[in-house]
Amino acid sequence: MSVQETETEVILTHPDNKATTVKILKYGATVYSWTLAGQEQLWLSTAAHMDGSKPVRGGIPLVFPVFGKNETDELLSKLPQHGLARNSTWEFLGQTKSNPPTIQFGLNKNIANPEMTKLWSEEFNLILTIELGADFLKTAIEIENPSTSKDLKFNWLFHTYLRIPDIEDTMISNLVGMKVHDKLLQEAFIDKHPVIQFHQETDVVYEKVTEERVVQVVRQGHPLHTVKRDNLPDVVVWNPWTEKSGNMADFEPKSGFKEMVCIEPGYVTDFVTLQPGKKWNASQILSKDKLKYQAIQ
Ligand SMILES: O=P(O)(O)OC[C@H]1O[C@H](O)[C@H](O)[C@@H](O)[C@@H]1O
Repeated sequence: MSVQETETEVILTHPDNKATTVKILKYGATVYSWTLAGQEQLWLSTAAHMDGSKPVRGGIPLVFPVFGKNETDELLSKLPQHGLARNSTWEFLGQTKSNPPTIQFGLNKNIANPEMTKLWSEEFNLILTIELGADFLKTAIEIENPSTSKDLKFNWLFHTYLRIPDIEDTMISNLVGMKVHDKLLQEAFIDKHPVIQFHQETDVVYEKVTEERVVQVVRQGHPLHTVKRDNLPDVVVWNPWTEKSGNMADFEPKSGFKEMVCIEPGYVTDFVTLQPGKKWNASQILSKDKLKYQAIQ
């Protein structure tokens, strides 16, 4: 049975390998586990709220319609950090393909978290498609503006928590030469470092990274994860390190920052402005590719 649904979640199992699975909580349509041949690829806090009481700390939370906390936009500034997609219960729409197993979830204003839609009352239709390949996981989003008169203005981001053995000997490649906004230093510059390494809290947004750049998480010369993007020009790299993870009640174990890194493909430097009746599509593909060190174009 490649698709199992319960009241709160959906589980996909790959037909060629029962140990290749993906588990999605209907709350936030949050992928919280992806195993490849029995190996978990995502990080999930042991204190993550799995009961819909708050966004899941780990897996792939969905960020819409705003990344971060907006202070300037009249409508978006009313929403909490990262918006309403990750704290609304999505509708399971069913299976669209049996191999690779592919399913869809939907969210719109009528079923979204009412605490949120009373703050931000724009019309929207979201369809999330999750495809479990034999050696990849694809998450794709389609955003429709059903309004007949108003533009829809939004950010989108996949807030992906990747599992790693040890942050201190992990590096991120193929972002060299890109403009980066360091949210902690509050400054922007061209990153000339050949790779990103981690020695402290890291919270950076690589802007307009060409899609040819495959972001790789590399340890001791071996690529642990490869992230490919379609229509998601920005890449956030985040690790909370000791103090920040110490201050997050739902981040456990406190040493967990050593075993995770967030690589977050998104459209966050600017807003998408979607005209009435139009649709916008984007996706990420997580896979285990061979090492691919890309020169600066
Ligand atoms: O705690 P959350 O609302 O899930 O946000 C967790 C993190 O998300 C992104 O990575 C942001 O760049 C960080 O600034 C933020 O701390």
